[in-house]
Amino acid sequence: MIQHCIVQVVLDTPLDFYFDYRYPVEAENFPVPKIGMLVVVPFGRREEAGLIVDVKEESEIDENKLKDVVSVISEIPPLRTDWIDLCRFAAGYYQRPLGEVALPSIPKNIRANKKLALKRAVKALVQVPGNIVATNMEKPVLLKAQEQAVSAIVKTRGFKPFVLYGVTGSGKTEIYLQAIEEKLKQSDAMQVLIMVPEINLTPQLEVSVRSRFPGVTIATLHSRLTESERLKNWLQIHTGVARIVLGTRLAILASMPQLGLIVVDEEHDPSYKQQEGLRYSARDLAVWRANQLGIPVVLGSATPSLESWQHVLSGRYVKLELPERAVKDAVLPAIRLIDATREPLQNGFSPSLINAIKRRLEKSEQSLLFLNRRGYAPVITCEACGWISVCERCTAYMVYHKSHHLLRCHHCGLERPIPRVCPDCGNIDLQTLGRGTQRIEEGLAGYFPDARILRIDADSTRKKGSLEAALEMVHKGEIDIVIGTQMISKGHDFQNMTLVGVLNPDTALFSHDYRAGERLFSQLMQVAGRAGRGGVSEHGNRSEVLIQTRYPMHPLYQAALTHDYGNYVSDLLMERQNAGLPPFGFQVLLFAEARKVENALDFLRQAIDAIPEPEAVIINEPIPMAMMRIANVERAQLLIESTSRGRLQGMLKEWIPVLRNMKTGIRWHIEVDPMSI
Ligand SMILES: Nc1ncnc2c1ncn2[C@@H]1O[C@H](COP(=O)(O)OP(=O)(O)OP(=O)(O)O)[C@@H](O)[C@H]1O
Ligand SMILES: [Zn+2]
Repeated sequence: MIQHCIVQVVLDTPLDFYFDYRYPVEAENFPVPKIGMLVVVPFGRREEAGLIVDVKEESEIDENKLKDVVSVISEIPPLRTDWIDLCRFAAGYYQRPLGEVALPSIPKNIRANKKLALKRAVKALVQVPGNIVATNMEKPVLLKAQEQAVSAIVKTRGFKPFVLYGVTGSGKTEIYLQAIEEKLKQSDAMQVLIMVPEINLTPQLEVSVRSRFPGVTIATLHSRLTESERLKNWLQIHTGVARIVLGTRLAILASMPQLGLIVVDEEHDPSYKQQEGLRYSARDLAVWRANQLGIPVVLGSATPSLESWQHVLSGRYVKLELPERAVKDAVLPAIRLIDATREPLQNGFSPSLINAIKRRLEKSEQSLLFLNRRGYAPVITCEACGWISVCERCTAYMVYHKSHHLLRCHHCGLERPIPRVCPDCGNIDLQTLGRGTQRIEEGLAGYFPDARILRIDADSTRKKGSLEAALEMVHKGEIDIVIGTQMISKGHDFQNMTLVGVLNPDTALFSHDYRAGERLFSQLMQVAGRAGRGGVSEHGNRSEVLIQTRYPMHPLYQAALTHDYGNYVSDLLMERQNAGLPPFGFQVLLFAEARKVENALDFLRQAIDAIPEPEAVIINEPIPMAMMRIANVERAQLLIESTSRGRLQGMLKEWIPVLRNMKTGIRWHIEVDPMSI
C-alpha cells in the first residue's frame, strides 16, 4: 500500500486558504516533499500548479476527502523559505492571498509544467566559472564623494538602507557599477539586484552594465519579456547562475537565493508602485527584503521621496550625498522662469524660448522640449454651441490625434472618427483646444523649417525597438530638437543637449492630489537634468532650462530656480506633518466599481459599518473618484487614515475578511500606501 503524507499548498486563487493534499511517499517521481517545492494538484475541474508551504503527517480534514498531488515539478529546485516569507509579508501587508502573490511571480511555463521546455531550459543553464569581473575595462577615477559612497556601501555588513542623494549627472550609475563589482568580488556566489522604474526607457543602463561585466551572466526581468525569455532569465536567477539582475518593480519578487545587494535607481519614481493586482511598492519591499537578508540597499535619486528623506532625518537611513556633477565642468543648468502672463505664448511658445532654441541651433547644440501631453490637442470643441469631444465611456475628453485622423480616449482606448460637423448643432467650424506633443511638433516646424525635429512619446514609439532607435538618433546627433513626454525626461545621458524647455507644467499646481507638487518638482529636476551633461559646450556657454509658467512666484518654481531640493523638501515635510499626511500618517484606499456610482458609494458605506473599532482610525467620506467613469464603469473611493501603521494594519486584518464575505456583487480592491489620492 502506498504511504501518504499531507502537503499544504497555496494556489493562485482569490480564496485566501491553504489547501491540503495527499502526497505519496516513496512513490516513483515523487521526491521527498519539501517546503518550497512546486506541485501540480487537482483544483475544481482543472489541474493547477501550487507551492508547498508545509509538510505534515495529518490533516484536520478527513483524509478520504483529500485529493492526491498529481505530479511534482521536480525540474525546478525548491523555492527557499526566505522567498516564501517575502511573499507572505507582501501578501499580508498589501492584503492579497499568499497564492496570488507567490504563484504569479513564477514563470507561466513552469506553472504549466511544460516538461520538455523546462528540461531544455534547465539544461541550457551554464554556470560561468572563475574570475568574472572585468578589471581591464576603463573606469573613470571616482570623485571623492563617489568614492566615499562606494566605500560606505561595500564595507557594510548587515542591513543598512542608504539614500544616494546625487544631483542629476552626479555619477550615481558609476557608484552602482563599482559597488556591484566590489560586492561580486566579495563572494563567488553573491547576486545583486538593480531595479529601474522602466527598463525600456533606459536602455543605456543595461548597455553599461553589460559592457562593464562581460563575463557575468546578467538577467533582465520586466513585463515585456516573452514567456520563454522569462523562463530562461528567471531560472538563471533562481539557480544563482545570473549574478546581476536588472529589472523593473516585479524583479523584487524574483527568487534570488544569493542576494547580497539591492540598488533602487530613481527610488522616488511612482512606477515602483504596482497599480493592479498586488498593489505593492517595490521600493518598500526592497528595503524589507534587505532587512530580512541583512544586506545593504541603495536608494538612488536626485529628488528622493519624502518617505526616504524623512527616514534620513530620523536617522533610520544613511544619506550619501553627491552635490556636484561628475563630468568636469558640467555644471547644473541655469533655470529661468518665463512669465507667460507678460510674454504671451504663440503656438505654445514664448518668444524667449523660440530665441533660445534658435541660439542653440546656430551652435549645433540640441534642445529638448518637454510637454506631458501626447496627441495633437486635448479636445475639440464647437464654438457655436459649446459641444466638447468627451468620451462616451469615460469622464474624460477624447484627444485629437491629427496624424491618425481620429479622436482617442487615453483612458479606455476608444477611437472615433473626427466629426465633420458638430454632432449637436451641425456647425461646421470645429476648433481644437490646447496643445499636445503633435501640435507642438507642427508649430515648431513652422518656426524652424530646416531643423531636424523628433517627437518621442507613447504614440511615436509603439513599435518594438522604435524608442531605442529614436534615442540612438538623439545620441548620435542626428536630431536638433526633441519633443517628448516624461518618457524622455529621466535617466538619459545626452551629451550635446544644452537647452531644455518646459512648456506647460502649471496644471499640476492645481491638482486635488497632495503629491502632485512633489511629483512636478522631481519631474522638473529630472528633465532639467538632461541639459548640460557633456561639460562646457564648445562655445563655453552654460546650458539652460526655460520653464514657461503663469505662476512664476509659486514657491515650487522659486525652489526649482536654485535646484534646492533639500529646502523645498523641508517645507513640504512641515506641511505634511501638520496635515497628518504621509510620511507622518498612513493611508489605505478602498475602491469600489459598479455600473452606477451610487451603488459603489453604497458599498463603501456598508464597508464602513463593518470596520472593527472605527474610532481607532480616521474614516473619510466615501467619494466618487476624480475620474469617475472609465469604460462605462463608475468608481468611488474611501480613504482611511491613521497615525500608526500598526493600527491600520491591525484593522485591515480583521476588516478585509469581512469584506470578502459581503455578498454584494460589487467589485472592490484595497490599496495600502496609495501613491495618488
Ligand atoms: N568619476 C567620474 N569622472 C568622470 N566622469 C564621470 C565620473 N562618474 C560618472 N561620470 C560620467 O558622468 C555622467 C553622468 O553620470 P550618470 O549618468 O551616472 O549620472 P546620474 O547621477 O545617474 O544622473 P541622473 O540622475 O540624471 O540619471 C556620465 O556620462 C558618466 O560617464
Ligand atoms: Zn474612454
